[in-house]
Amino acid sequence: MTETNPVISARNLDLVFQTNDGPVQALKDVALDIEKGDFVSFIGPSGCGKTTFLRVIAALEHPTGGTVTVNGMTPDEARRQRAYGYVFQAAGLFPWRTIARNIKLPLEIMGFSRAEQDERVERVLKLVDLDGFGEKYPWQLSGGMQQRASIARALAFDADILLMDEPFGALDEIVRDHLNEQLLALWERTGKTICFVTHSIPEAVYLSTKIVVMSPRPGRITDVIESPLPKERPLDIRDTPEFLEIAHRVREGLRAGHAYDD
Ligand SMILES: Nc1ncnc2c1ncn2[C@@H]1O[C@H](COP(=O)(O)OP(=O)(O)OP(=O)(O)O)[C@@H](O)[C@H]1O
Repeated sequence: MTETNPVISARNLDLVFQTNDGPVQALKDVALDIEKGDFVSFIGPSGCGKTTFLRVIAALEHPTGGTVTVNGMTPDEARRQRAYGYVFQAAGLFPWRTIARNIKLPLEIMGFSRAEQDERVERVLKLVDLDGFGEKYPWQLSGGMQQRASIARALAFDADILLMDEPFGALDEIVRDHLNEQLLALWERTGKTICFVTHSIPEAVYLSTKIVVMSPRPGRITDVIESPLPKERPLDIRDTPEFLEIAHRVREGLRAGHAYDD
């Protein structure tokens, strides 16, 4: 543990869903510290609680045991203060609104002035390399561009924390590689703390400063890997022995989690 105050801190976190088929332990005894500026990936098989953990941070679910703090506050307080932006797997843009007006929607609801809205839209479109596309409609953009627009929308509040739930899962590999590079560049430029859910080992290793390996039934953390890779990461870093070594450890962690089930 470091001496700084973690941006997100979970202790003894439990979450049990009561379902018609009985209780489901989505998270069990989860403990994790995420420091300012960390890029943390959550990886694990379906049902290991990755989305649930993100939703707990965002105060969209409430734990049945243990504690979580976000910027030193409860998740509910952090949510009221707009401490994070949330990016979902599907871009979720309204087809009848332009990209700019999609990004503005939450700003309108929050009561930002017109001028402030315009200024923010311009700034976040630049951040995701979509300047000039504000007046297009979602259907006029490729899947990758739509996903970047949804990232821009999540950045519009200028929150320090970005929660991303498999944002590139539905995209082909080439587009995904490109978005991974762009996301790293954005992370470096903005210094945000990013929590990123993925099923892809190379994506997790390429992006992260910290990789959290999870396993299901009950959903729990089985390994936390601090990446020794430098911040500067060209795509071909994926062929280096250092990269492959971390990927191997993640794979072993995932395998061990599976063995527990058998
Ligand atoms: N609202 C809910 N009610 C009941 N059970 C739920 C609910 N949300 C999640 N679960 C259960 O909790 C467990 C963890 O789900 P979660 O969606 O967090 O997993 P995940 O790791 O994100 O999976 P995936 O990779 O498929 O998205 C699963 O068994 C799931 O069925």
